Amino acid sequence: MSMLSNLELLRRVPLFASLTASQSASIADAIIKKRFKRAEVVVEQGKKSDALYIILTGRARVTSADSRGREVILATLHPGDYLGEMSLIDDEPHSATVRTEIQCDVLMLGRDAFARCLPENSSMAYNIMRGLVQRLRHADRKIESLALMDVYGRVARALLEFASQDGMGNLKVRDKISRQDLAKMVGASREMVSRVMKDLEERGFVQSQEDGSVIIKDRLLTLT
Ligand SMILES: Nc1ncnc2c1ncn2[C@@H]1O[C@@H]2COP(=O)(O)O[C@H]2[C@H]1O
Repeated sequence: MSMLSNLELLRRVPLFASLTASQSASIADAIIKKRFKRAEVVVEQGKKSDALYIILTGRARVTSADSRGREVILATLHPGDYLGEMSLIDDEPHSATVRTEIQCDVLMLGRDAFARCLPENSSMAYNIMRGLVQRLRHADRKIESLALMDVYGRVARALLEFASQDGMGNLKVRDKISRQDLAKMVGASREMVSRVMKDLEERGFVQSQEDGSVIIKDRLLTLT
């Protein structure tokens, strides 16, 4: 990754896919590459940082906390995802904290360069709009589940969000998600989530594997 020029790196980022050669060249001059260690804060809720950050490698977590330090996990970001755009667009402090889960290589584009390339490139602006709309859809579903669902339904939805088909045709959550993280995703206590998971297991809605993955049974859908 470190051998690639800024221009080559830009070509790998979907957000910049529609830039013309001259726009790419001017942005390539403005971007800075930065490596974040594991568990480092990229942007902090309530603070300003004046840049757009694009994740090239690694994984980061978006969280929001209240004044008592209670935290909710809003999303996990992967390569190609970007962050910090909200603060650049409305000029307010960051809406959430983004912290790396593992080492991340990140591209940083400063406020001025961001402001320069947006009006010149409507498809990039459209990409950002689409990303914000998708996030609003997701947030609407989350509000709905918080208001209308019990913890069973919320845990079921969270598990389904992380699930994918394995080679055997099973729907499976491969990465081990701690009860604590699951609790922070669904807005419930760790104890409550542990109880719900145990019950779901006993009643055959899910099946934990020895490697930490969880097989999802079709009937889990009935809870969502
Ligand atoms: N619900 C969410 N899903 C994904 N990313 C988010 C979410 N909320 C905030 N972010 C990102 O986290 C960033 C925090 O700083 P900003 O508010 O500048 O921009 C925010 C977005 O890029």
